[in-house]
Amino acid sequence: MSHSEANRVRIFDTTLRDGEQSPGASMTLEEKLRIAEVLEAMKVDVIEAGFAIASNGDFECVQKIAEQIKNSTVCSLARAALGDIERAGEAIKPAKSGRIHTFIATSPLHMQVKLQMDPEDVIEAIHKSVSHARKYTDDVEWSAEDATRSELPFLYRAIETAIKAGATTINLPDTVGYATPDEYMAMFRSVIANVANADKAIFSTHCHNDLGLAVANSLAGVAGGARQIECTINGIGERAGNAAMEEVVMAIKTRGDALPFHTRIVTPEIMRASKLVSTVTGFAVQNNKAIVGANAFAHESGIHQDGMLKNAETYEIMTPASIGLMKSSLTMGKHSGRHAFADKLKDLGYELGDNAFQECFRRFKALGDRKKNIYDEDIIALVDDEVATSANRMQVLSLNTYSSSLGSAVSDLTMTIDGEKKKTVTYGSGPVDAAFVAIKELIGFEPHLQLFQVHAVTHGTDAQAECTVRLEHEGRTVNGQGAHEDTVTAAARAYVSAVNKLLVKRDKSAPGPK
Ligand SMILES: CC(=O)SCCNC(=O)CCNC(=O)[C@H](O)C(C)(C)COP(=O)(O)OP(=O)(O)OC[C@H]1O[C@@H](n2cnc3c(N)ncnc32)[C@H](O)[C@@H]1OP(=O)(O)O
Ligand SMILES: CC(C)C(=O)C(=O)O
Ligand SMILES: [Mg+2]
Repeated sequence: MSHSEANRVRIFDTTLRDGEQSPGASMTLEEKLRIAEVLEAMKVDVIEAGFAIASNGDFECVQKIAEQIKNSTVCSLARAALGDIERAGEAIKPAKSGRIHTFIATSPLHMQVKLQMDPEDVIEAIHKSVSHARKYTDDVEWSAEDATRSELPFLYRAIETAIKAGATTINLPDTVGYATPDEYMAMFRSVIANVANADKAIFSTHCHNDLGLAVANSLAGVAGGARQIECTINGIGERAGNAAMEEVVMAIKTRGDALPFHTRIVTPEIMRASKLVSTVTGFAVQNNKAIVGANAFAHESGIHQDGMLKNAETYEIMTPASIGLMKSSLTMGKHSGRHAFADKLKDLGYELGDNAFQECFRRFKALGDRKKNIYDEDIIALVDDEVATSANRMQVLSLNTYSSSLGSAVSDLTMTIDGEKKKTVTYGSGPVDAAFVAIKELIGFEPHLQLFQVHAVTHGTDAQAECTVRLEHEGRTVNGQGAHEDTVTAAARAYVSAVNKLLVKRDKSAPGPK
């Protein structure tokens, strides 16, 4: 990657202008200021703070941001209308470095139908608007709205007019997200080759995502000679949005071999900016969104998790730290394998023998088949339950219960008692009662139930249940715990766990075979 000035790509962030044009994304002055501060900390080259003529509120936002931001250029949008330009000029006045961004459409459709202007009148409007903007600042950007559906010879004339009138940045937007990367690259190449004094301006991309090509097109535009990318945090913007800043910046940073360019963006600020914009706008970032989505650095498959544990480069092309994330996550689920499960147990502080590990892994997989999200709490409950019961004389092997709101419940229980399998079918007033009746029948004595408690290990209806049972027998009181995704099985396991403790207590007070 070459770090020459010629290969530097300026990042023009329009989250506060085009981003705010997303239906429902309106932001208050305070919110815009907070975002502008993060953009400045990221070293964004230009912050488009709003469209000053749009409203008094927009004017005030541009003005306040212009007052407060010192290390990025602050810009306001303006139509090719003198009133718009005056308002923009006034709003950016306090800025250490201020830009006016004026635009007019150049495609036949927009000129005829929307502007209802002859092409010659559009050329005159370009001249007037850019010249007028230069009275307020030397930094004037001119955009050919709908450039990608414009006729090239007319586009050349329009750009030449803008440069002659003093525009220092020429933006060629793909306003409706219509271009393909090859076409967009070719447009920049043709323009730069055919426009007089093209070297006097920086060319800029501005891509919309109607066909999901905004980032690819922006990068193609740079390959075609553009050296400014207009983009937004999280890709928010009109309709399907704009090119996502985090994606273009990380593509350039990560693929310097294929894209020999650089930006000055402080990429570890990306996550903070993404979260702030999402919070302020109320637009959730989709889980699989590149760079900033919740799953962008998360791995659930056993084969990937194994690779990650051996060397993160097997499945990650950039480090989480490079975008401001603490670390990648290995999400535990039904696709996880033994390597990741062992690593998770180590993280949680468990050291299991081989048999216990294999049994816990079997139960973990079974849980994964039934439960969408497996949290650390699920694994802790499962392993604690396994560790607590594996050495016990009595264990629940299987339990089926049938209950109805109309009558009693039936329990079909199989247990091992001192290595011997025993089975019974019993009735009770409800499924838990039926299970407890069955246990008492198989163990051959009747402890007194003092307490029965259930709580969910995590949230959701598929959460594991964790049960506590307190039993009293012959003056001895014990608590037993059990966890399972089936609440009645968790209750039975808790009951049997308490029974085992009673047996241990009885053995201790009266040693000898029982
Ligand atoms: C591709 C883009 O993102 S462009 C930016 C889009 N953003 C916005 O529009 C958000 C802010 N906009 C607004 O607040 C309002 O639209 C305003 C204040 C700019 C204008 O409001 P109004 O005067 O009520 O006009 P309205 O929005 O209904 O229509 C737009 C007018 O601007 C004209 N116009 C559109 N683009 C331009 C341009 N670049 N230069 C000059 N005139 C233009 C239209 O032809 C139309 O003119 P008409 O009234 O003579 O028919
Ligand atoms: C105002 C211009 C730059 C724009 O947002 C577009 O064409 O999409
Ligand atoms: Mg736009």
